[in-house]
Amino acid sequence: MFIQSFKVESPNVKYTETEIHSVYSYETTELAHENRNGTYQWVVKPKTVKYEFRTDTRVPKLGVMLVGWGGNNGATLTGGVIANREGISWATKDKVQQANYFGSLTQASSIRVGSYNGEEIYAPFKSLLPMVNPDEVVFGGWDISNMNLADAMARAKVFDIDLQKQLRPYMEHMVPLPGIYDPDFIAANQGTRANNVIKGTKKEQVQQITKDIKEFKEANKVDKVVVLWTANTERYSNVMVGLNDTMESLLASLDKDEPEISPSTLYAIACILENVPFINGSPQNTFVPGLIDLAIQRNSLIGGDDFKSGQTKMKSVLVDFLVGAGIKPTSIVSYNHLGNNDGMNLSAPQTFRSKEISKSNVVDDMVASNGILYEPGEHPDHVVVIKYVPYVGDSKRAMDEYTSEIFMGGKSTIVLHNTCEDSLLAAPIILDLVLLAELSTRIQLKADGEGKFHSFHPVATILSYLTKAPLVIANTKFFLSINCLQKLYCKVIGVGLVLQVPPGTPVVNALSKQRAMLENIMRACVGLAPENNMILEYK
Ligand SMILES: NC(=O)c1ccc[n+]([C@@H]2O[C@H](COP(=O)([O-])OP(=O)(O)OC[C@H]3O[C@@H](n4cnc5c(N)ncnc54)[C@H](O)[C@@H]3O)[C@@H](O)[C@H]2O)c1
Ligand SMILES: O=P([O-])([O-])O[C@@H]1[C@@H](O)[C@H](O)[C@@H](O)[C@H](O)[C@@H]1O
Repeated sequence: MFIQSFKVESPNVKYTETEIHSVYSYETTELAHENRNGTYQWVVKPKTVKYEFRTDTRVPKLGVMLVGWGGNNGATLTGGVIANREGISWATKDKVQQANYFGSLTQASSIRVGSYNGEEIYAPFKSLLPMVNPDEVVFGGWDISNMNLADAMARAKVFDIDLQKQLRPYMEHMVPLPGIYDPDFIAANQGTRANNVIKGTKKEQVQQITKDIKEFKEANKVDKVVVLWTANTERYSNVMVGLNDTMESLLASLDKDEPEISPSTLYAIACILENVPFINGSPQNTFVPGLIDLAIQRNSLIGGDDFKSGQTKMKSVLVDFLVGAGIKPTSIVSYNHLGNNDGMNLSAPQTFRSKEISKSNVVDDMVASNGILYEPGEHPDHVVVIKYVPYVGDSKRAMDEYTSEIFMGGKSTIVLHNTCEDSLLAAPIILDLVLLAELSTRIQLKADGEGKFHSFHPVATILSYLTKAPLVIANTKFFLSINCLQKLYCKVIGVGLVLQVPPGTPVVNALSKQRAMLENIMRACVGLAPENNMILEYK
């Protein structure tokens, strides 16, 4: 059975006019490697930590500013939200299609609430906590191309013509603000689009972005703004001591107009200084250590990297299934071709490299979880290929081959073919990222022994379900994300940078674990136990 909403009745949950307050027992385990009678043993100790959560239930009027607003994803998301808000339906060759939010975890997925008379009861994921209604989001943003959103929608060739015709009046007046353009960071083939750029030094560009955010907020009377990067994939920025390894060095480099500071990092600096959440939907290392340092110092939410939308999402499910079943993937070949502007930008080696890394690291946690199948340091062969084929446009073709070792020396090869409009996969994911980022800023928590309530850590690992390369932080003392270190490792930076990074937040890519983490944190906020699927009552 499916219900639309529910209220939790528990001595541990209190609803007031403006907040939900819950008291939650976090059940975890602590391990120790102890010398017992001369031999070392692993000792596992169940541990209970009492938490309190406070969720502000005053849902704001939200403004979303997209960097790369005029791109395929930006135009598709903007049009999709308008179509849902206006209840637009349109004729296709098969039927009359209604607008929907399929592909959005928050808007189109469900959670199990419990059982009733032997029947499983489910409710919308978004019923767990008060969230912004996407229909009411105000969009804006920047693009280095001055094309209005209606023409950008037509250029993207994603929506059916009848839908485009109905959307045009709503979108033709939407024109992106000039963006920060630096040809050194994206493919040269993007130069012809760049007719809408902010001039001046990097610091002046940051100041302009800050001014744009303030003016957008004022003009649209929004309570909050979230900024999300859906612009072209950049090459990696070099991470260098004295350039961008600390907050101080990054800001000093900004003052010196250092050329190695990327546009995406400049937008992020402006957002952090304005305490506006910034999310990176692309694979480049926008979040250099100095930027993470700045975000932590300012307690300003950052999250990323690279939307997990299709081929990689499938990979993080399939490899999780195989390894979890005791089957050993030994080679993974992921090929895809596409013909949109993203594909054209990725046809340059330096920008492709960014994407290759984010698409390749996604199996690391699953492989490392099984010491029966893999020796320490052993990995499947893993190849990522992306080709630009203009004719197919946004309709990405992904072909994967997974070869695994099975029982008694047997081999299994799984081949997948996946064709889909890349932007129709990414747009709902962008929506989830901005809605969940906004929600997480309304949650405060306090563990037993902590003096006062505080927000989640500014590096928003809660968003990891939606990203290929979840940004994590190793330790509040070391402002270097493990993710960034992985990328550094993958990229010979030619600088003798030895970083001692203590154990910290794990990088989890297995999709089921990422979704469970998000759902269970939200369940904790209303005092519900984690979904453990045990249903002991029926055993
Ligand atoms: N399924 C997906 O579509 C998917 C999945 C994962 C990641 N991504 C990433 O999302 C991003 C956008 O994808 P897309 O298909 O919309 O690409 P797109 O090329 O259609 O759109 C990118 C837009 O960004 C603009 N732009 C480039 N640099 C800019 C800057 N510095 N400031 C402002 N605007 C700038 C471009 O003019 C363009 O309009 C890409 O980086 C892509 O790798 C997409
Ligand atoms: O999310 P996913 O389908 O694994 O990966 C996709 C790539 O296959 C595609 O080539 C690229 O253009 C998209 O930006 C996206 O990154």
